[in-house]
Amino acid sequence: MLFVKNGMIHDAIHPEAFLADILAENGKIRAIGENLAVPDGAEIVNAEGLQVYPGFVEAHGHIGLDGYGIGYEGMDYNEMNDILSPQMRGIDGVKPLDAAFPKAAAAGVTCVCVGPGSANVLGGTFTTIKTAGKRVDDMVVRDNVAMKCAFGENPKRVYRDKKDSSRMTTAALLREILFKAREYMEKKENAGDDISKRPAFDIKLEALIPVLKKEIPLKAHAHAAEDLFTALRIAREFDLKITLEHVTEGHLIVEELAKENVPLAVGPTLTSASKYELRNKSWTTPGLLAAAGCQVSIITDSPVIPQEYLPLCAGLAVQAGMDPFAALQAITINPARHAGIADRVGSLEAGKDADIVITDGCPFQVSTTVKHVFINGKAISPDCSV
Ligand SMILES: O=C1C[C@@H](C(=O)O)NC(=O)N1
Repeated sequence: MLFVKNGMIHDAIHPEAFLADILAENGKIRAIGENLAVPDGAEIVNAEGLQVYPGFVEAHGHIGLDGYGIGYEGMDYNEMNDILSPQMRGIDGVKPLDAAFPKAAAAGVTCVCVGPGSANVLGGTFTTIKTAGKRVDDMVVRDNVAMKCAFGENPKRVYRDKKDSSRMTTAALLREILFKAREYMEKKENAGDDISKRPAFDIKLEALIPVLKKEIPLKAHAHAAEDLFTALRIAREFDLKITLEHVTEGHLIVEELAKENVPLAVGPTLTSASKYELRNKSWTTPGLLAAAGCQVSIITDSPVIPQEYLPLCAGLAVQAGMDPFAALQAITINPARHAGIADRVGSLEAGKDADIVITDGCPFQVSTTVKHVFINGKAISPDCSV
């Protein structure tokens, strides 16, 4: 049992912080309130004068699929030979012992949604994992939470001499496989128990059934305004759920995105504009979209920005005008909602996982020190060498 005593609670649900205790048992938050009774044998953490947050959550990254300080041998986030690879699963690329995980956890980033990169038009599924553990299966919060697809420069660049030399091609390839998957799904359903009528098993089309059934969203990589609109157009054509990832030109099309009511993961902004589609990168983007009523998450796209700088990115968005509470939500409850795991993480509420970060100040400021991090109620040492 864990008892966090008398901390200033920022639960990511209520804009105002409040003084309270937190009781956690078996990895879950049991109660949050004033003057809770301390159960016998509980590990007591005195949080007086300290700030208490839910563990920070990344909505979109590749930590663990890209080996820290390794080159090709550690690169496991992009299949580069097959532009339509929906059958890939991010979980199979994760290296839990990678050195990036303890750094992330020590900084308070306790849960990440990770998966394939953007080389392919369809890249495979994302998984959600905690940032501590030895075996990925034990770190999973929920697997196969979204299907990665990519628009814009990346697939066009990677496959330029092979399969994809224009934005039209990207869209056409995606439409073609979605049509095939829909036909495959309908045939399979119509066949019922009659095996002779079932279509021959196709692992790619099979992987797209949860997308067509709206069980998981298309996780659509798009930076430029026109690519964001193409993603939305195709999602509408096939009646799919969609989340928009990167949204670099979001501040140029705020009113349009606000009408769409789709989750937005904005970033990585703490990098230079290394390619044409990033030229309008701005720290104002998350704040403007949040102020217009969009559900905004801020992302590092780790390792593009090291995972531990997620709170710093929120701070830079605040410096550019984002409301501080919206920025806190953008690295806690909103990414949890974005990834479909808000029943488990993203806020301090009874019944949720005991992922708790205790600091001596606002986590957006570089002078702030993370004092304690708990994942599933277990202490993570703030020492990166663990
Ligand atoms: O800003 C970004 C996003 C990402 C991409 O390629 O889209 N990769 C990068 O290196 N920088």
